[in-house]
Amino acid sequence: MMKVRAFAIDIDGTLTENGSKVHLQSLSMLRALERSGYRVLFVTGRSSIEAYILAMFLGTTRVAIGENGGVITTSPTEHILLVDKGYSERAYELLRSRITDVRLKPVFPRMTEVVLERTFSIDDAMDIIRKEGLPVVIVDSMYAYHINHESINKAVGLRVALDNLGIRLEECIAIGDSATDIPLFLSCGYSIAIGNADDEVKSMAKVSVKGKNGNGLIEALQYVVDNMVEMVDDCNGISSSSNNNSNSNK
Ligand SMILES: O=C(O)COP(=O)(O)O
Ligand SMILES: [Mg+2]
Repeated sequence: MMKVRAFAIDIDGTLTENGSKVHLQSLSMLRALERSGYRVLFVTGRSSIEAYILAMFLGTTRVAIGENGGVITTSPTEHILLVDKGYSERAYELLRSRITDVRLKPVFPRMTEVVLERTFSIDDAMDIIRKEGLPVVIVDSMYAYHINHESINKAVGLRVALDNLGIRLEECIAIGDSATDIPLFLSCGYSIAIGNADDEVKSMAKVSVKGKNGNGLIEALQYVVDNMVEMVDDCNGISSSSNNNSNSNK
């Protein structure tokens, strides 16, 4: 029986209007979930320190997964780095020498990845990287391009974070808006795509909601509250009708 014990929440495009202000009403719902005994963890392409500070001020679980899963921060001085940054830096130097307008995005410092502006074709860049045999991928969060080691994604980082809490991925609900959240959708017990996600991202989640950004997060959390029993059955392959305006994708 799936027991919901944790929520993995994306930040940009889910909790924010992509790169700016957070949606206050959804913050209070997340705080209420944490107070009800659920673990609320932020899983983001931003630095793990930004996610940690958000959790600290919000009062949610102070285990923050940043850099698309490359770093897990558990205190101001404790950071678990899952990979070395070297390959991403080599890939950045290679791309800069081969493609015009490859630019660093001015973001908080990164320990395992390189973050770029969305100013070139990822396909062209990946052709160059593959020919060079570098073990990295370029992923698009709709907010920035990330050069991550190929072994890294948000689910890899979340698994390490949840292990520390004695929680399994199957006991976690993922909510997100972009391609970088797809590994979470495929690994967690349940998954909800926000309305501003593209169709491919929505198709990889169990359900998608109509609301966009913070309003979509509210709708997703309300869906969970309204359908927890059905969700649990659904996760165990028991068919169930869902009584809401979300679109079931599975
Ligand atoms: O930093 C980014 O690229 C966006 O981060 P997100 O994973 O929270 O949407
Ligand atoms: Mg996002």
